[in-house]
Amino acid sequence: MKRGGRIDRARIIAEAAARISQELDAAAIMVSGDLSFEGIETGGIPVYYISMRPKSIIDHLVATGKEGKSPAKELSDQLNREASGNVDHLQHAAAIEYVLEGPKSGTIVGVVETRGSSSIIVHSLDENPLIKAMKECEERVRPEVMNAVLKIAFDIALTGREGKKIGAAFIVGDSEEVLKRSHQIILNPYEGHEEACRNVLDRKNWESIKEFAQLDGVFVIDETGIVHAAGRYLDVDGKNIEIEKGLGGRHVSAAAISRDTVAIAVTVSESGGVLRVYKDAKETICMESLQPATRYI
Ligand SMILES: Nc1ncnc2c1ncn2[C@@H]1O[C@H](COP(=O)(O)OP(=O)(O)OP(=O)(O)O)[C@@H](O)[C@H]1O
Repeated sequence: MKRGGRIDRARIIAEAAARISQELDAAAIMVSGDLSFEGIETGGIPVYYISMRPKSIIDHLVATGKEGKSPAKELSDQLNREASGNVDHLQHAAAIEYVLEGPKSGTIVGVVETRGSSSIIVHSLDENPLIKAMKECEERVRPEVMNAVLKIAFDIALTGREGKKIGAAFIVGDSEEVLKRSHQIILNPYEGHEEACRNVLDRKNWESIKEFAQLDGVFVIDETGIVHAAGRYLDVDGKNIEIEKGLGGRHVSAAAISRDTVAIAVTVSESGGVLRVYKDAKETICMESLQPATRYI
């Protein structure tokens, strides 16, 4: 197709993505970058605009390779890095939408635009490693509880509190054992309150949870979603815990309590707003806080 003598590349890409998604009966099209679907028939398949790929990853891609590499090898390495970065970005965005009422299963057709290139990616949500890890947590904690805690954690990671970044940790499930292995560092703000005011499944309680997230210590939540405590210090042995370098007491203790009990630990780091999930002492999820998608159709 030509427009003003120039091939309208963006439209060709969008039409191709729409065609592929219809032929595969995709659950959604997810677009990262500036690509319009106006006037393009998708057969009722929704189009989500996801956040752009973080610039740091793109910059990393264009870094030149080691000296002595042949130009062909250098180009193929760069393309591989770019492709895996795009897939990673789509997987992240799709997992966030999975938590936030987006498509739960099936195929996603992703279009990721970076500087000079456009990629169409066909992604299966059932094979998404982040979603798989979330489902594994749901074997121990009720799915709706896991979902509510992740939503609250994403919100804290993304917006902080009163413009200030904050960190937090939620220890979910096996609460009796978690309480045995911890103590209050401040008065427990949930002590003596009715269960209705302590349930994470009720959105009305989310504001106070986010408020208490500013306090030192962790939240202890049972598998049905009742918050038993906030401001709790975990008395755990952080030795032999292998977690990412640079992380401190919050993450070490979260990983350790997930080793000593069958609880799931969800953390938000104060420094980078990164959400992590620990299960059986291992980090099973690590996600940058991306802006939620906006749905176009
Ligand atoms: N054992 C623990 N139990 C509960 N909370 C803890 C524990 N250790 C540290 N914290 C909490 O974590 C906060 C941050 O500690 P630290 O900076 O060492 O952790 P971090 O893992 O680097 O977290 P962040 O990336 O959010 O800074 C402390 O102020 C404290 O509230």
